[in-house]
Amino acid sequence: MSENRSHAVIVRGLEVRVPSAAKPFAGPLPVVRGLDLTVPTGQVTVMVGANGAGKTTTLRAVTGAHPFSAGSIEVLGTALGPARVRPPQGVASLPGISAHPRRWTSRHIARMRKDAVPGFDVTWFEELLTAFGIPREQEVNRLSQGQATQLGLASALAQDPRLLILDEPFAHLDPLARTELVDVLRCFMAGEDRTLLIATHDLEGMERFADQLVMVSRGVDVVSGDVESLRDEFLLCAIDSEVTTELEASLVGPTTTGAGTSALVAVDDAVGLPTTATLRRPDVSEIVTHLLRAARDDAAAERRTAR
Ligand SMILES: Nc1ncnc2c1ncn2[C@@H]1O[C@H](COP(=O)(O)OP(=O)(O)OP(=O)(O)O)[C@@H](O)[C@H]1O
Repeated sequence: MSENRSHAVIVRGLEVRVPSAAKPFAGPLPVVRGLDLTVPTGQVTVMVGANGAGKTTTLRAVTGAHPFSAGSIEVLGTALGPARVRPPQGVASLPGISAHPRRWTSRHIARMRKDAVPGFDVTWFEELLTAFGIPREQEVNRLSQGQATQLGLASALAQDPRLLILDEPFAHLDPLARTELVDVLRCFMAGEDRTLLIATHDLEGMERFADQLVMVSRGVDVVSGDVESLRDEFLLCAIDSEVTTELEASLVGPTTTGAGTSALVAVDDAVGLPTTATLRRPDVSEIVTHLLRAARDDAAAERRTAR
C-alpha cells in the first residue's frame, strides 16, 4: 500500500497565519508553525492540545476552509492548494464549510445537501435527526448550541464520507447525547474504509476507540503516536515522599496536592523512583493531562529564559 493509500491525511511543515488582534496593521502572524500530521486510513486519530494551541486552525486548513502560507496538505490522495479550496469528495466535516441560512430548517438542509452532495442519504439524515431528537420544523437559529452541533453531525454523517473531520463535536452535548454520539461514531468507523480525525478536550469514553493521538502545543505537534504504544511508554506514578530536583527531572507533568505528587514517568526511568511510589498503567486521559501540563511548564520556562 502506498503512503497515500495508507494515510487519509498527510500534513508536512504546515504554517497557517491569522491576523494579529493586538497589531491589526501588522502582517498576519503564524499560529500553526511547521506542524506535521498523519492520519492513518481506517483509524481514529484524536488531536488534543491546550486552548489556543492551533487545533481548529489546523483542521480548517485541512478541510480547505483556511489558506495556508507554507507546507503541504494531502487529503484522500489529493494535494490541497494553499488558497481556500473545497475539500476533495469523500470528506465531511464539523463545522461544515458553508453555514446554513439562519431561517432554514433541517428539511431545507436535506434538500440542499441532496442536490449538492453526491451520495447524501436523506433517510439516514432523517434517522439521525430522530435519534438526536432534533425538531424538523425548528429554524436553525432557534436550535440550542447542542442541537445545532447534532444537526451538523447528522448532515456530515449522512454524506457517508470516507474521512470525517470533527472539531469539538462533544462541546454543548449533554452526557447522554455525548455517550450516544460516541456510539454513532463507533458505528461509522465499523463501515469499510472509514477514517476519523477529531479534535477534542473531552477524552471520556475514548479508551479502545482512539487509535492515534496527536498533541499540539503552540502550533506544532509535540507528541504523536499510537495510543497503545504511548500507554506502554509511560507509567503513572504516585509519590507521597519529598520530590528532589533530581527525581523531578524524570517526572513528566508532575502535579502536587496534599495527597502527594502524581506524574507520568518513562518506563525506563521507573527504577529510579522511591520504593514507596505506586505505579500503574495510565489511561488516555491521564497521559494527555500530564503531557499538556509538561508542555505548559516547558512553555513557561522558555518564556522565563527569554526575558
Ligand atoms: N481568525 C482569527 N483571527 C485572529 N486570531 C486567530 C483567529 N483564529 C485563531 N486565532 C488565534 O490562533 C491561535 C490558535 O487558535 P485555534 O482556534 O486554532 O486554537 P485551538 O487549539 O483550536 O483552541 P481551543 O481548544 O481553545 O478551541 C489562538 O491564539 C487564536 O487566538
